[in-house]
Amino acid sequence: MSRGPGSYAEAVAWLAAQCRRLGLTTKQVEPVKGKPILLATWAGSDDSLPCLLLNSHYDVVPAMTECWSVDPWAAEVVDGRIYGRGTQDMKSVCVQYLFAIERLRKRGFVPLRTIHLSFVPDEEIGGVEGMGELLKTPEFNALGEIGLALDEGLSNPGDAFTVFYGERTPWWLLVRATGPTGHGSRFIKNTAPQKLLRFAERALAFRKAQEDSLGHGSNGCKHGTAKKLGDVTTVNLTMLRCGVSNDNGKTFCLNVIPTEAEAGFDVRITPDLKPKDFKNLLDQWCKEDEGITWQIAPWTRAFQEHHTTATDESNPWWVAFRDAMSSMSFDIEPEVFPAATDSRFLRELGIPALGFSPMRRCPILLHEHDEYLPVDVFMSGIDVYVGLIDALASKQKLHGEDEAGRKLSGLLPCAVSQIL
Ligand code: MET
Ligand SMILES: [Zn+2]
Ligand SMILES: [Zn+2]
Repeated sequence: MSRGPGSYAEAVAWLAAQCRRLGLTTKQVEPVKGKPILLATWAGSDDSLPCLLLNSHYDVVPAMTECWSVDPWAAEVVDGRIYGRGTQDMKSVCVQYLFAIERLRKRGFVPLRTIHLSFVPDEEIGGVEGMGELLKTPEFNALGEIGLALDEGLSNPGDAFTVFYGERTPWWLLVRATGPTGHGSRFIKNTAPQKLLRFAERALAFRKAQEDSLGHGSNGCKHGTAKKLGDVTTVNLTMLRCGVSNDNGKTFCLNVIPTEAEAGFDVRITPDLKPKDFKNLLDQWCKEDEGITWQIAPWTRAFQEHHTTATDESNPWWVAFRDAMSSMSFDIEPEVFPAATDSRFLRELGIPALGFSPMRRCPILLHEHDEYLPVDVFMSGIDVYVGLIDALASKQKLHGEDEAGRKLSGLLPCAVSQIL
């Protein structure tokens, strides 16, 4: 069984206590009632320089307890692995930031640049009332100019670390068809379910073509030649609803043609495809029949542009990150995040953001049953953050940052790749 909506206040209270124990100043903001956000700050010695933001989301997806071999909520260690919902996504990162800061403080490290931490809710349900709202608050503004934000990434099963500089933009769609009713024994033409299935066939043919291009060479690919999941667009049929019920969905009048049919799709648009072009495709698929329309699911927000963080010499923060990792002898593989993270809200504001969770030599298990993180991966991740935070927070004024620590992002590091 899944758990309920969870305990926002308890999670934030626990995190706030940990931050205060480390000597960080904390502030809670609640732009949406009942959905608190925790901000914690370690002031740098030069407050004129843009700061570092370490973001993590404190919510998790549900767990189907009956499908797990351990209690998903107990953080049990079995055979050197920490099992639990969120161990990879991204409770590990929440606490690794804190352990890394604790070590740096014990060591007497004083950051040159201010380090802020943000712990946000609701990432898993779209982030609109979490990071989306945080960015509109005066408290976020008061954090000052942000030079670089770090947010979640994915494990790399190999020896390198994956770093995400952009992501596919998620569109959650509802498609609705209407048509005539009639007796289920006849050949009624253009029924709502038929139209919906025709739409679904067109969408799934597009999906097949995208899937077939996976692993093949691509000129559009920013890094390497083989297309990865982040370089193609996925369309998945995730909801189907129609039928004339006798009793609120328990049984159906299977001899009556329903006049309405609805489908839901999870779409992830690669930065190689303009959202505008995908929108045109949807319009075209709808035009092939009468009485079929699509809309963005009203409880979600569909970004109309892709924003990516530059991964070349034009972005001194990229260079700083890359060099910090290389000085620790780590290889990094830049990629497009195949799903979505809160980074998209930050990049939209022009803030350079890198998706990075220090996990490697470990399968990608986010949202899966028996999600786990090996203890040694977790522990070495703290070392990685110690090195990274030390390097990034010690960066002297970078190319493009003027005396007043003015916005660097206007110069280049965040590129708008698609405009509707
Ligand atoms: C579309 S909101 C993002 C929720 C989740 N991180 C996902 O990618 O599915
Ligand atoms: Zn996540
Ligand atoms: Zn997730």
